[in-house]
Amino acid sequence: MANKILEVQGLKQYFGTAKQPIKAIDGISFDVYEGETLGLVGESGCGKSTTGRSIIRLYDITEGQITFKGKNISELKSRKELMQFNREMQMIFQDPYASLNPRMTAGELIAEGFDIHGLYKNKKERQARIGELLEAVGLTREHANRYAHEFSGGQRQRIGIARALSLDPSFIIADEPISALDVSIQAQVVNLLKQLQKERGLTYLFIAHDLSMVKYISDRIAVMYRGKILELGSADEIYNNPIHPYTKSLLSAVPQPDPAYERNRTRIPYKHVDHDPEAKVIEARPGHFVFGTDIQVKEWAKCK
Ligand SMILES: Nc1ncnc2c1ncn2[C@@H]1O[C@H](COP(=O)(O)OP(=O)(O)OP(=O)(O)O)[C@@H](O)[C@H]1O
Repeated sequence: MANKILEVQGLKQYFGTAKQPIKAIDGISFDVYEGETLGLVGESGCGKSTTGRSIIRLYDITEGQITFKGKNISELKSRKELMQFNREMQMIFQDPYASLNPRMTAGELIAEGFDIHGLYKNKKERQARIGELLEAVGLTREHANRYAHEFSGGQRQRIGIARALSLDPSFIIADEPISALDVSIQAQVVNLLKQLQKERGLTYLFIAHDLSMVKYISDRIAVMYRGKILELGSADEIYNNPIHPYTKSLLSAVPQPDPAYERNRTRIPYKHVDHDPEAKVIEARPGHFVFGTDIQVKEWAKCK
């Protein structure tokens, strides 16, 4: 098995006040291995984005430990360490309309990161790097001088990806990178991400609100609900042998190309129940973890 590149242990992220905390993340633990894609799935408000943002240090975490390449990220303090971390870990955002300044050209947007880091002081080298990145994401060198508002949603997301790649990171957090795009474009962007991963040995944390597209990109999937991870396993296990009722409910919402299956598909509603105080993370099958009590997990595993 590959090395762990990221370890999240007992992460809590609370907002609000001490009296009325909003428990956006309420004690989650998971690892991400070098070169894999971990899908993080759950409905709106479950804490997915906050997880990504805490990992990339947009927030000081409330509790727990996040270790990236062997270093506790909360302990990175010096400018040099923070700059190095920033080079290694990048983010792709959901809305390519909101996240790119429409008054900047594609070239300026892509170069922003490496300009801050003072790379490519030579103008020719800088231009060459911009061109290389545009081509890497399926655009052309000629696109460098066009403004962000002149691009379609799919093309803008490609610029967002080129920006994320500009400092040669090893880890990318993709926060619902396809949710704002037309369905016809979504697969193209997923395929591009897969291809870039292969070429560059990237590791992804891929955040999504449903299980339909994550299947095509994730090696493993973590299912999140109300600030907790309820199930985590290989994509195959999650799709074919889901255990937690919430995962089963999410899966029942995924449309399938098979018309016979579709005719009979019924949405399984998830009825919220407070977690049993005895609930813990249980390895129900090798590498397949479920949050529940021993009795619950046994019961859930029995019913398909
Ligand atoms: N900066 C903040 N201040 C206060 N509350 C916040 C903040 N960020 C997130 N929250 C709250 O934390 C919870 C989790 O939010 P988060 O954005 O992580 O969920 P999400 O699963 O990514 O949802 P979405 O798919 O809608 O982005 C929500 O209740 C949200 O309102």
